[in-house]
Amino acid sequence: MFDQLREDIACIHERDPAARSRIEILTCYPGLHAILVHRLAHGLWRRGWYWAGRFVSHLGRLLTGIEIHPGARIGRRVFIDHGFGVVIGETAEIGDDCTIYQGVTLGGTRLYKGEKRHPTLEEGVVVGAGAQILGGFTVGAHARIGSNAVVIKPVPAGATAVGNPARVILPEDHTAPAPAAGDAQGTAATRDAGDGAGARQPDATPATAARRATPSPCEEGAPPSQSEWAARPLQELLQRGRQESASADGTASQEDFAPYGVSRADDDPLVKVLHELINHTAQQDARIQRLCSALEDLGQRIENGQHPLDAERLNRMVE
Ligand SMILES: CC(=O)SCCNC(=O)CCNC(=O)[C@H](O)C(C)(C)COP(=O)(O)OP(=O)(O)OC[C@H]1O[C@@H](n2cnc3c(N)ncnc32)[C@H](O)[C@@H]1OP(=O)(O)O
Ligand SMILES: N[C@@H](CO)C(=O)O
Repeated sequence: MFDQLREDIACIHERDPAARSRIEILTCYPGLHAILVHRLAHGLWRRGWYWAGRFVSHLGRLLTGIEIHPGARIGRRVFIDHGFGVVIGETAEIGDDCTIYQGVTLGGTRLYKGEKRHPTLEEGVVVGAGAQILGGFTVGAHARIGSNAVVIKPVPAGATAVGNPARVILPEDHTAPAPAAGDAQGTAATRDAGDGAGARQPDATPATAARRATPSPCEEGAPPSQSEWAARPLQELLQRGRQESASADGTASQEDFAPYGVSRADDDPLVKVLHELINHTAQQDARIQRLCSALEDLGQRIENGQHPLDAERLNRMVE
């Protein structure tokens, strides 16, 4: 228990430039107090003492202004900075080494009992002040959620999500295999504060969330790969989102209750049409480029002053 407290204090020291001493952290950090109270509340909850768990959690909220449902699963070295107004729902899971600022909600958009309604954060996720992450999907390891973002779809590992509704900015090496959603949930689930299994290596470095440099479609070898390059990441993202929605639902045929006007059942048809048009146009671009190259090989000179379509940028804009 004391080892865990020591690492809680050490991680705050590491991540908060404003922290000056251990005693200050121990006595003046509501985020630390909230985590300690949650461990007690969650222990009671897991033993089936639901009212007692709920009551302890309620006292924690009075003390800290941070509301964590006793059923939520929180990993090790999770730092809630400032914390006032943070709300963490019953089925939320937070992996090791996550950082959460004030005013964050890990919430739901549906009211079905017994299903996973709240998000899973994989390890090392940073959630900016005021961000709302709503739904039973996964935010991949080391993703960063901008302050005041409203996130309603899965975020891939290492990506940054900003805005309302949040747009996803993919990391540079977005082809690296991201942890599967199922793994993520399973892993986070075993990372209870109580057992601490699956702890991240202390020296693991967070993935950089540098944006993908947009390769020019005029680069060598671009024509055959351009449309794939433009379409694949997005399709994977959409596909993953749909799969997660379906598995989180378990009741795909049930009509979604959408208190915020947000349905997870499917993507906006207009957005789908726009993606198809953009990807189709990118494919046409690539074919025309190949035709031009073939004609040039035959000795025809083709004037081409037109910039090729930047499909990835357009696809991101409509998301
Ligand atoms: C008292 C206290 O200090 S409490 C602490 C409060 N601090 C926080 O909550 C920090 C939260 N961090 C953020 O919001 C950061 O801006 C991050 C994590 C999103 C930055 O992530 P990065 O990957 O470095 O993104 P970067 O700064 O390069 O910006 C990427 C794009 O997102 C935009 N952006 C960044 N933050 C936000 C935001 N919060 N909302 C909307 N757009 C944003 C940028 O303008 C940029 O847009 P562009 O691509 O159109 O130019
Ligand atoms: N505690 C962090 C954010 O407010 C800092 O001082 O920078």
